[in-house]
Amino acid sequence: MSKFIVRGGKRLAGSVKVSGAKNSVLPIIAASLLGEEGESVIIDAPPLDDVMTISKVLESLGAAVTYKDDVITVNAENISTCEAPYEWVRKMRASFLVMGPLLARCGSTKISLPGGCAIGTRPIDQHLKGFEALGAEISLGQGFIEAKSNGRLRGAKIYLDVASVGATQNIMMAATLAEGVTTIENAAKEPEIVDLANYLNGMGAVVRGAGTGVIRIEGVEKLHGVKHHVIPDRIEAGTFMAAAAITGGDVYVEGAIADHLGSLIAKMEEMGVTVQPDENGIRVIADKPLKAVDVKTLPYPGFPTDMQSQMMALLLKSKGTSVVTETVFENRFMHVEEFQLMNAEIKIEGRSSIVTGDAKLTGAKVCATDLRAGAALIMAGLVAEGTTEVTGTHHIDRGYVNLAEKLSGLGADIWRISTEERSTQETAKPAVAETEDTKVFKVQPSWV
Ligand SMILES: CC(=O)N[C@H]1[C@@H](OP(=O)(O)OP(=O)(O)OC[C@H]2O[C@@H](n3ccc(=O)[nH]c3=O)[C@H](O)[C@@H]2O)O[C@H](CO)[C@@H](O)[C@@H]1O
Ligand SMILES: C=C(OP(=O)(O)O)C(=O)O
Repeated sequence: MSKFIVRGGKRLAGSVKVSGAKNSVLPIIAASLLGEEGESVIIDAPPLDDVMTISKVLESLGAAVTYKDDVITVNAENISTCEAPYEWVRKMRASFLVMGPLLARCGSTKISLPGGCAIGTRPIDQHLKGFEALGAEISLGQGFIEAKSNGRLRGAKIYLDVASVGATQNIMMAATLAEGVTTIENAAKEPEIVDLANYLNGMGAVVRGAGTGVIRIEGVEKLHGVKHHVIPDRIEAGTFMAAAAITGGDVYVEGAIADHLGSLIAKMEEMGVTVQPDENGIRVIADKPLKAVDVKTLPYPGFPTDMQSQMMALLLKSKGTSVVTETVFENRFMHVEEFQLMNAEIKIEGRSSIVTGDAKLTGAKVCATDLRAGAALIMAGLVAEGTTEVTGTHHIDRGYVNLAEKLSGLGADIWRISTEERSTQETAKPAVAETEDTKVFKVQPSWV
């Protein structure tokens, strides 16, 4: 058990570097299973717990995976089984992304159901509908899904009822080895879809139209390993941009790609923040009082649901009342209760939250209910009076590399402690005296 301790009141300034995108690297590692020849080298792979989990899934299937200095190598020439074990799949929803590659490569696969999570039920009907259209027979039972195809998958036209990121990726991967052409209509358009398509094309696939609503995949006989650079994490970048703004700071977010952050930049500018993108990153200057704005989450290029809680933190410190509407997930307001513990005034009305600005936030003991909620609570802690303690750090470790270190590099008063471990590896200078039962916790995940 560990927690972040944040003491409010410090203005963020300086430069911070964004890591590789979690939501790109996970499908890319899964797609490596399609490589029947050679090794894939995946550069800028962030050392996150989720990356470890998907790597373990691949290892359990017989692939050889190594990780060193943000580079992952995967050799999937010899897969020993096409059944993904429960113990790793249950840990993370994105593990389900191995289903498409395994079905394409082996002709059959069995994988445990990924289940729902704190932010919503997260069904997989669109993934399964796509596999069925490609000729697979699907059966469900005892917490497992089996998919079998009679010979090679066959290209098909698939219309997605929702522009699901995961379903688009899973179907795209399965279709790379299918016979004939597959088109995915109402496909998701996220930058991570484009990154996956680029990776697949590097492996020898023929994927066109990624980033638009219609993706066309021409099936090929075989794929091979390739070297690939993962795109920078737009949500991590957005989190630092919002953190800079909430503290009235001046921060350069190195590696942030403005094209991937259009909706956030537009909203921050509407709030009165100066956002200056250049070819290497984005500078954020917040030297005026923030104005309230309304925000509605939507599939890309709309405002990302993965930035909703961080945006809510920012709106708490703006002048006026804002309405935040969540349309992507049905239960992604769990952080509201935690903000309320910090003296925030927020009312939930259906899928919207009414946020009263100019909040006099006070430090409290709060819990990260999901990954982004954790980041948002830390942001609130940066401007709260007194000390905030954020537990539920395992959620934050899924998606942020060295968050406390990066924020303290910008001047934040934040550190991490463990009440159980006795690690002495310091990552941030403790701003309070260590006691017998609080020791500075190592930030690097244990598997690196
Ligand atoms: C690892 C990864 O990349 N995770 C991201 C991915 O998750 P993920 O790929 O799981 O999200 P989806 O785009 O699939 O989900 C969007 C919506 O579609 C619904 N849905 C999805 C699939 C399906 O078969 N049926 C269905 O109804 C979901 O319940 C949700 O309401 O996109 C989300 C939406 O941008 C982000 O919040 C996650 O960070
Ligand atoms: C919801 C998220 O991720 P996942 O889909 O992996 O749960 C996220 O990154 O905010």
